[in-house]
Amino acid sequence: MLQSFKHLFTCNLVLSRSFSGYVSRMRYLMRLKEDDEAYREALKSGKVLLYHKLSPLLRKTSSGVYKLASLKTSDLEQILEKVGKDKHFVNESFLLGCTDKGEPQFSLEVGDLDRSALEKECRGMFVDLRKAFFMIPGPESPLAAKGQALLRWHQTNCFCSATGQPTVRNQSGSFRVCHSSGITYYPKMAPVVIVLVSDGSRCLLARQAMFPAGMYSALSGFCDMGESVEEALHREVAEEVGLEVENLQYSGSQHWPFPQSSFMLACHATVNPDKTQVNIDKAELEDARWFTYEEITEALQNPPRDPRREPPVFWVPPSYAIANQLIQEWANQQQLSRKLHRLK
Ligand SMILES: NC(=O)c1ccc[n+]([C@@H]2O[C@H](COP(=O)([O-])OP(=O)(O)OC[C@H]3O[C@@H](n4cnc5c(N)ncnc54)[C@H](O)[C@@H]3O)[C@@H](O)[C@H]2O)c1
Ligand SMILES: [Mg+2]
Repeated sequence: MLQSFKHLFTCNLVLSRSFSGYVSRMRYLMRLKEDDEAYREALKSGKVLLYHKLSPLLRKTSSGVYKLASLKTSDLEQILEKVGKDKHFVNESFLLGCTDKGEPQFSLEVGDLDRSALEKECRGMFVDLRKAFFMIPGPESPLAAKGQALLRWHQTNCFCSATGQPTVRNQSGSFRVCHSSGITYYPKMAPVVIVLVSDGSRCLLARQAMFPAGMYSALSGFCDMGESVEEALHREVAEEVGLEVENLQYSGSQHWPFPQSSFMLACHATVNPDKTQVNIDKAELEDARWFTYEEITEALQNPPRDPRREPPVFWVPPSYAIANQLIQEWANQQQLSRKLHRLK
């Protein structure tokens, strides 16, 4: 039986060579999740992202730009030995994905090791992920987020919620099992709706007291059990600002690593321009305000470099956040309708 499965698998791999690069990469990752031997081989030739207490390791390039540091496994083994850790610790890494060239990528938490010794050996620094989003190139952000989210999920799912017994990871880290109850746990994301509400000429943004000073974002909220996206959107807007929305339009989705991995579902919506009076739920929000097109374009065109040092009066989330995408789309739509209006 095992033999025939192996045969099928080999046939699949041969077939996959004729697939597009994308399909081949996905099939390769699928295999690494399930085949421990293939995983160990891949780890030998792959690259590992390091996290110290969930902060990713960044390196400054010669051009002064910060990037995620990904270390060759062989280099990492040497570094581990230099800071007094067994090189086999690298086998604790989790599979993240692979590059366009098919190079496998992994993440490893090194929070038990000396931070400054590691930073010196790796020629980099561990940076809080929220801050790192302002420093690294946009395309690297999803990988940095996924690496942190996966590590956090494993750290917080070490025990079975039915038996209290320890759970055991599979080699790639794609799930954990409790051998006592037989329950398999897979990494989870909590669905969250996020909506940019417009009254036709202005958009509604809000801030929570915990946001950095001056930052306003689109309204958001966790979906309740049993709710559809539409129901969650209507409820969240009603709860947080006391408005009834209509014309929901899906925009996109995003994995967001905070607080414990959210799956953001982003939409646009409108309100009747005669019913725009907000009634803020002060337990949830510190403020909610209507912003004009001019205020929004100013905020989009001048994002703060380091908002924690010099917070501007009003700014919007960084380009990686899906809230920024919604705000950008709204501004583009406004610009277009203003042009059309002038042509009339
Ligand atoms: N990527 C983005 O652009 C973006 C923008 C805005 C918000 N977000 C994320 O969306 C998430 C939710 O937004 P919100 O804070 O407005 O939600 P919310 O309005 O539902 O309020 C949060 C409260 O909901 C409760 N809650 C219910 N289910 C929860 C769950 N599964 N996990 C945690 N708390 C739960 C808690 O009491 C919590 O304090 C935030 O964690 C935030 O990081 C992302
Ligand atoms: Mg909310």
